[in-house]
Amino acid sequence: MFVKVCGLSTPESVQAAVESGADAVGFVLTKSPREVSPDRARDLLVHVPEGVAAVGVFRHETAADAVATARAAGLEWVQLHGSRSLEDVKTVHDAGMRLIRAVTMGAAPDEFEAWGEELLLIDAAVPGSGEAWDYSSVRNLGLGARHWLLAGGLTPSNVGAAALESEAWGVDVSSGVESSRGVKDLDLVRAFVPAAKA
Ligand SMILES: O=C(O)c1ccccc1NCC(=O)[C@H](O)[C@H](O)COP(=O)(O)O
Repeated sequence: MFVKVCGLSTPESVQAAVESGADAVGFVLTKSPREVSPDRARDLLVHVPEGVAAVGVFRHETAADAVATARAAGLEWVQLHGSRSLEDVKTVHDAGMRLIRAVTMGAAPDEFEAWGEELLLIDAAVPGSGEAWDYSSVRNLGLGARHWLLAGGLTPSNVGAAALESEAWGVDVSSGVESSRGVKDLDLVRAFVPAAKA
């Protein structure tokens, strides 16, 4: 089970995630209570060991702007929310970066097709909102062996059942490991990762 912990903004939260066995950490580089500057993300990167993916998260930015900002932060992965195109995938790959393409369950059927992204993320309607949804509905999409992440409203308590009912390849969390919006609870981070992997 691949586990990404998103919306990290302090060295302590990054350390808690990686020491718990997270496979990826996310830095929100777009408007959000969790937003960090590219300089801050670069500083936090020091705490991310080789083998753990460090991801810059974007919403309304163009792919070209996201790539430029991620590069300024020293990140090799870009996560793009919002309406996207095959051209966006090409823009990220031409820059030598890897892509998490985020969609919601309400997306058009063709958006669930493989567009060449490294990971597809299936999220709640509003990213980072902590809203749970009907995770079992993903099974109707027939994703098969695709590499995809389940997100939206996951917590240490529900991640096991959510992963099973959706047959998720991986999971992504932010709100469910916070004490208040934008403030990570280190104990919840440490509880989430093993709960997901179990
Ligand atoms: O976290 C945000 O505020 C955010 C803002 C804009 C685009 C994406 C954002 N976050 C993405 C994530 O943190 C995760 O991919 C996922 O949506 C987490 O959902 P949840 O666990 O429900 O907070």
